[in-house]
Amino acid sequence: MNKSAPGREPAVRAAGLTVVRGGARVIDGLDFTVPAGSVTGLLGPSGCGKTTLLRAIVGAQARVSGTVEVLGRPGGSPELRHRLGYVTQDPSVYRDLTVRQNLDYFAAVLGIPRPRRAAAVDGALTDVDLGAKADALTGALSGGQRSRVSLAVALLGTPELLVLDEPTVGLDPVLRRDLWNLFHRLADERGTTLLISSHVMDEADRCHRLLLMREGALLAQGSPAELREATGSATIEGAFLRLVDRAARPESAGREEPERRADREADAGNTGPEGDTAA
Ligand SMILES: Nc1ncnc2c1ncn2[C@@H]1O[C@H](COP(=O)(O)OP(=O)(O)OP(=O)(O)O)[C@@H](O)[C@H]1O
Repeated sequence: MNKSAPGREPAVRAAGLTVVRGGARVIDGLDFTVPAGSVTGLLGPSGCGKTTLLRAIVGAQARVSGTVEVLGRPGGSPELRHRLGYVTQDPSVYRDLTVRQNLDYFAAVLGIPRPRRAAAVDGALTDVDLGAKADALTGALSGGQRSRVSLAVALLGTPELLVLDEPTVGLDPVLRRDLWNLFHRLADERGTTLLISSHVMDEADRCHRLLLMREGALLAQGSPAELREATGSATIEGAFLRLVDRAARPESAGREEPERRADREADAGNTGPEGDTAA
């Protein structure tokens, strides 16, 4: 199990978080937490606002209102720079440097003292299983390998919170599995909190906790088991669809947490996580 022990403050706590982009509210009053030491998935279809939300959390997004607290500090505080790692969708590494040169460069930028740099670089290369490519030109790597170089850069600073924007997109199933294993090792062995976005619902069961998002709003938050149980669905995709249907029903327009509501119409006989039997 992971180290999301009771008593640790949430790694992220947001209240009324709202972002306006291009004149539209693309994130609309979100309240949520990301437990410390958890692997939390941010799931939702393309364009629902996942990247914008991650940018708001790491302090890279303009026109944010409401509150977002990250590792106990206001989001965007300069002192968070060394405590969190953010990996964008497009790999942000230099193609004309080798993998090791990239990591050496970013280790220097991060202020890792020279005597510790080589060990930090080797450690990050091992973490992402790119040791064999250390001396390859980054521009000559596949897209998935380049993404792992970006991830290695983020790991150099041993961040307490790692924010990853669709890190497994386009990867083959073996690499995807290996990366998810790495994410869990980081949570289990180092107590790192990981917030990982994906539009692939079948990655949901790899997470301790999920934030399900659609059109700038949160449909639900909870563990995969809680969300499946609360909606009487066998899969997270099924749970997502049921939550979308419920949100569209006028009687469910209140503020009640969706995962705490029994699905009274669709799921006769189902018992929810709180023991409330559906009618
Ligand atoms: N630079 C921008 N200016 C104005 N609107 C933007 C800008 N970038 C994104 N948006 C809008 O904000 C909304 C959320 O986009 P965002 O990139 O956060 O979604 P996403 O869920 O991360 O999508 P994807 O999974 O495709 O990456 C979309 O409606 C998008 O059109």
